Amino acid sequence: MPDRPKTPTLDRVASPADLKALGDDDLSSLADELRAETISAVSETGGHLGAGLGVVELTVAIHAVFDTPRDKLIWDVGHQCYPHKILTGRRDRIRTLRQKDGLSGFTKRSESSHDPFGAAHSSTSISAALGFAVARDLGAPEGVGDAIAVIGDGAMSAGMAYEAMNNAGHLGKRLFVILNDNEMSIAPPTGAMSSYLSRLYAGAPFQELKAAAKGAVSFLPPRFQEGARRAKEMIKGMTFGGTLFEELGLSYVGPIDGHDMESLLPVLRAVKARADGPVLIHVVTRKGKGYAPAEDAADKGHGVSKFDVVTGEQKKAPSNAPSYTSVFGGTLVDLAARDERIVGVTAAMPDGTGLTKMLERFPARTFDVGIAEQHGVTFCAALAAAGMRPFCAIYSTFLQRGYDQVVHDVALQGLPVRFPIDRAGLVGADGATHAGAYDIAYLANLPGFTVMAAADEAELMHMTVTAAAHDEGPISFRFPRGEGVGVELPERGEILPIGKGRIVREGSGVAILSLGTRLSHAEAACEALAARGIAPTLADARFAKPLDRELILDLAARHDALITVEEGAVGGFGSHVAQLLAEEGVFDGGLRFRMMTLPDRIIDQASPADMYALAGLSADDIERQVLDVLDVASLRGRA
Ligand SMILES: Cc1ncc(C[n+]2csc(CCOP(=O)(O)OP(=O)(O)O)c2C)c(N)n1
Ligand SMILES: CC(=O)[C@@H](O)[C@H](O)COP(=O)(O)O
Ligand SMILES: [Mg+2]
Repeated sequence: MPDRPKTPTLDRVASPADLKALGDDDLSSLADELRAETISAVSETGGHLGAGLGVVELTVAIHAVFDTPRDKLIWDVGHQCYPHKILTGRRDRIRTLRQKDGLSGFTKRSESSHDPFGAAHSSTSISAALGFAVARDLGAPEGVGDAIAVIGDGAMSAGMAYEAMNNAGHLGKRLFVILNDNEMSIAPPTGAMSSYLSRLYAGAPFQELKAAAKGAVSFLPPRFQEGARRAKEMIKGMTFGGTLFEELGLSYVGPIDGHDMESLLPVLRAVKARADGPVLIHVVTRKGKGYAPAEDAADKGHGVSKFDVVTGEQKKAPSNAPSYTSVFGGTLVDLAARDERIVGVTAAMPDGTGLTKMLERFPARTFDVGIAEQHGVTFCAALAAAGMRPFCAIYSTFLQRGYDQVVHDVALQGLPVRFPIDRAGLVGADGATHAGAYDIAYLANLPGFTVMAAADEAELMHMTVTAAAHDEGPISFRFPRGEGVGVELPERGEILPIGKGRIVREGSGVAILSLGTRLSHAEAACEALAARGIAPTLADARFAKPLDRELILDLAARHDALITVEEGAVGGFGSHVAQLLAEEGVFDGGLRFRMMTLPDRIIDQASPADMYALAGLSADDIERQVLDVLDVASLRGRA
């Protein structure tokens, strides 16, 4: 077992209540130990390191001043919550983070009463905190104390945060919003709001003057008040505009050094003692703080694999094939080099979506809009309306945030926005909140949408090229997280005929119609079945919409049984095939039909292979399904 850090103070903390007995000096020591424990744990599990390291002091200070679980502490996104988990009774399981049957990498209601509201998608914290504050004032039966949202500068770019502040400023309820400003999102943040926060940050003395001018001195701890009063004298006669937050009706306190316990503790104590409305406390931190390999990394250690604590070297499994993301990114750059109408759009995830190459090569045609999926989709819709060829690159799970825009701005207007949908299917350690489970269902029901799913990385190249050429309406293509299957890649992708699938292997008796990357698992099932003398026909549908009617009806006519397989929720591809078969009266002729989809339940984090096994979509499950539908009772037990 690797050396564990010495943590005498932390060892005395079983729950936040134990912090109340510690003096301020002990709290500083506790923060140091908590940082060491976090680094040690994440070195064994991998995960979101940098964000948690940046809020270690803040976590200690909040738990020392407030009183969870009665006070409701809501971490935006939740990727910075590992120190919070360690302090709230989960230290004994912290080395199970993000693993099967282990702790979630995000806050989760079912895990602890200290996680009053689950998260993982960003920018929900202020809305949730306001909900708790209003419930408290309405006499909520659960007994609610204060509500505290901790939101990052990256998350502060999303519309939802402003919707919440708009409402909070209007209602005037006592509420604490802690803006954790580390001048980082996953990538360096973009946008005017980020520049605005930087100006507040750069103008720290100015803020002190302004706080004085606006009478906010009372929020400052006594040792700051004197300076602020002096400042007030100095600025008599000068006019200052309020911060944006003040204009929205929140008192503004800050900026404060978020690693200085001597600043954090008195400020939090003061606001807790005196606030009678919504207060925004602007805290300045460093992502990755206190661990040089994270601080020095371009992404500040946002997401790491297991690593060596001493060297910081991450342990990455050797790769056997290029990732889907890189194949998409490379193909897009090739296309953009030949077509000036191609534009790339990402919502704060240039690396994750493969747009970094495009950003480097064609910066004028690549846009990181920040965490703003709704805006990103509508922005692309207008680009398309003006004759450009936008690729709106958003993970399956985050595109959910922009769904009304997909329907209202894209689909109803029939605009040719291209949606490369990465992280389709089950993603592993990030768990249920990040599962790309729903996109087939939520896109294939939209009139005029073309919906594709790549079976391998060569198919992904073809689909990227097909999407670029498709000006007739919106088009999407999905592909999973991680490596491709290792097929040979063509020099260039080909334009696929819209709505046409392909037969992968001819057989008889039963046909498997696969959509997406379950194809290789279906092939493995066919190999196993061959040993039993069963030879299914295997087809790759390529399109969930429009369906290849000819192919499907032909498979149905030539086989006793048809099985669809997809890495998506109930109500997706299989349902569309069922509808076609029902409409064509195929079931009347006695076709045996089965749909293999994700089950209608939440699947928690594990390795993708384990998650698919739990979902009943492994190669073994496909083999079993074939035996079952053929009613090969004697063979079924052996599958
Ligand atoms: C709606 C949504 N879009 C994108 C993401 C992916 N994401 C997770 S954390 C993050 C950056 C958040 O930056 P910030 O709030 O400043 O937190 P920091 O990591 O800097 O502490 C992004 C883009 C997400 N979780 N939710
Ligand atoms: C917290 C969050 O939403 C992201 O950091 C996400 O975990 C990234 O996922 P990938 O690692 O699949 O890009
Ligand atoms: Mg940040």
